[in-house]
Amino acid sequence: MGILSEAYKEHPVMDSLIVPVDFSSIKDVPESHAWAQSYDFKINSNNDHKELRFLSIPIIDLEDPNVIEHIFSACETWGMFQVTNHGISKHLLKQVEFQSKKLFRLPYEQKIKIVRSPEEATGYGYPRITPFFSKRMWNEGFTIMEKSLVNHAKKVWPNAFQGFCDVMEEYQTRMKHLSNKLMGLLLESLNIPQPAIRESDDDLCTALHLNSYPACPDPNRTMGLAQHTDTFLFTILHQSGNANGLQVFKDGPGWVSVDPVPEALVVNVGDLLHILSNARFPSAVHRAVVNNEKQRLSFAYFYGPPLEFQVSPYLDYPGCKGPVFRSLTVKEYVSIKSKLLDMALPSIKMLPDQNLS
Ligand SMILES: O=C(O)CCC(=O)C(=O)O
Ligand SMILES: [Fe+2]
Repeated sequence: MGILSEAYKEHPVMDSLIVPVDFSSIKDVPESHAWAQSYDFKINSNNDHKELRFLSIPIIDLEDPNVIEHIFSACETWGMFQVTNHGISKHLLKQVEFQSKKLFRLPYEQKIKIVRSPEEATGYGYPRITPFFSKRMWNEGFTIMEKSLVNHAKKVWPNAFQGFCDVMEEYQTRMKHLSNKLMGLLLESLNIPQPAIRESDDDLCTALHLNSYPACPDPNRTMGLAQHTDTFLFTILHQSGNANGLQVFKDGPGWVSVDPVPEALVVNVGDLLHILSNARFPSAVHRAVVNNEKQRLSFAYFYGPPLEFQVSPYLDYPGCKGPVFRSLTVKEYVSIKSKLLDMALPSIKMLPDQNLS
């Protein structure tokens, strides 16, 4: 069985696109981080449609008797929703926040020791999508996959790595458990008989990515995380510290803010679920903007089937007009996405002229 980090080895990234600047020493936004003024930073609260001002993604109680219908409707309309009653304790969320702050607060020289190497997917650095944009993002992150955690933690805390590792391990275990449950609900909502998406929990492609968006002297000229869709089936995101930043794009209103709701986690549809649902669920286009007051942290848990799993559009539903995408393995899709980013989905479309929106 292949492991996810192997799939990224084929796409090495230049050092300069990985190693972040020392954000703690920057007083003004440098040219390298100044996005064009024409770049669209607006969200719907700025536009004329007053009725759209309070538009927000659905909040779904996982214990609601109609949870399946709610999930279907939210995924079909937004590709994104927030969940409550998800079973992840407030205490654990606080610990993840505490440990992440500890990591990003380390002196620059320490963080540089655990920088992602060009052909690796784990470690410290700029977002993985950096090579696709001419400007750098106002973001430093840390990706954890498989066994990378302990090696990295030992480099920065040789005698005190355990606390960080224990919390991140526990979080990943809980996230996997919640993801398995959500996967069942998502498949049920699409009437897909539970396919053998996994043989064991170890085969699944999962990753935990910690994002830190330092307070920025000029947030209107910088981008925290540029627009993208997530690659795998879905992502569970925790936004910490009550700082807004996440936005989702919806045809019509445009960028809609996804404000943190206490106790709720954000779930967004990724590319593989978009393919599996035969484009009935949009892969949510989202981004993160920054603010000038305080650091914002977010924790994204990506969940996907094993690398060799064949992802095929599910066609057994009323009104189906045939497959929108060709079938492919997770490994092949990860490779295409690493090369093409937002052109990855169009490149595997069966009917190039079909309008999916
Ligand atoms: O920070 C956020 O709110 C978004 C993070 C995200 O989209 C990602 O890590 O893929
Ligand atoms: Fe994302």
